[in-house]
Amino acid sequence: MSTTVGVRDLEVSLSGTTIVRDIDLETASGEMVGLVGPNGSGKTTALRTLYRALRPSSGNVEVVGRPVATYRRRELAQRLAVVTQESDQSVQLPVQEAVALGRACHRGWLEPLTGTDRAVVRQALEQVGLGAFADREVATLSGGERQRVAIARALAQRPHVLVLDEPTNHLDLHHQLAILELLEELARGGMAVLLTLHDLRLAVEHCDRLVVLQQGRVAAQGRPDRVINAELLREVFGVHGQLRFDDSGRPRLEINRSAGTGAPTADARRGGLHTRTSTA
Ligand SMILES: Nc1ncnc2c1ncn2[C@@H]1O[C@H](COP(=O)(O)OP(=O)(O)OP(=O)(O)O)[C@@H](O)[C@H]1O
Repeated sequence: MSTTVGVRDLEVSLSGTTIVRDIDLETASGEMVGLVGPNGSGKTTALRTLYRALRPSSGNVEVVGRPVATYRRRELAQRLAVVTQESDQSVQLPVQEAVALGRACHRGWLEPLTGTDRAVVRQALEQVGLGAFADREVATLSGGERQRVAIARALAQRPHVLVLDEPTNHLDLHHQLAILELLEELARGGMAVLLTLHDLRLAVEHCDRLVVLQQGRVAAQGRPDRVINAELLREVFGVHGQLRFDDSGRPRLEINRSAGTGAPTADARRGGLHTRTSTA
């Protein structure tokens, strides 16, 4: 596995406030890494530096071996594809043309689509279960269907790294699982997948590694079974719960109840939870 995203000592300040600091994280080809944490912990802010939607105040962000700032836009799009919560929400195009926009980084200016481009688009549509929607206008689709169009467009870029901000938002249970299973399959195929997820249960069950953010810092990172425990659930997420394992050995998160109105303890708010890292 080779490192495809490397973030070191990342700090981002917005409107004079430091939002994230001391963030170190890596994603290698062939793994799916989940960025998790309570509301406002800085997940989206950290993620946005990877695709240059935000400029770090300090620190380094590398994508496929080069500082992200040194890429031309098109070069970066050949390596890293992004699905944000705003992607493709109201495009006035048929689905297949919207997905074909993902091929732009592989073609010359105004060059027509090649047979390969069309095959890649068809495959991306099939992968997200939208094969039958190719001719529908994106604007006529449901929120969940549009989300899948955005993912298909990112897949059409054939990137090394796929970055997704809350890809399961708007999706029903079936499609949440279908998308996460697809992302796992893409990771098994060699892609690096880095995503934010609110649903810690899904993150635990589907990600190879988790990076847990708390108050803009990394509280813990490593394999879900090494990182998630009763103390972290209580102090970072404000809930009582524990990790169990099913018959196949897959981790399952059991949440019993909220840890009270104060949620994270005063200690945790002051950054009292020590950074724990597991690379196993
Ligand atoms: N432009 C800005 N100026 C000041 N503060 C900001 C700005 N943008 C975001 N923030 C703050 O930064 C913090 C982190 O926001 P961010 O969206 O990164 O968190 P998140 O972990 O993705 O949250 P959520 O789970 O709610 O989506 C929040 O407290 C937010 O209010």
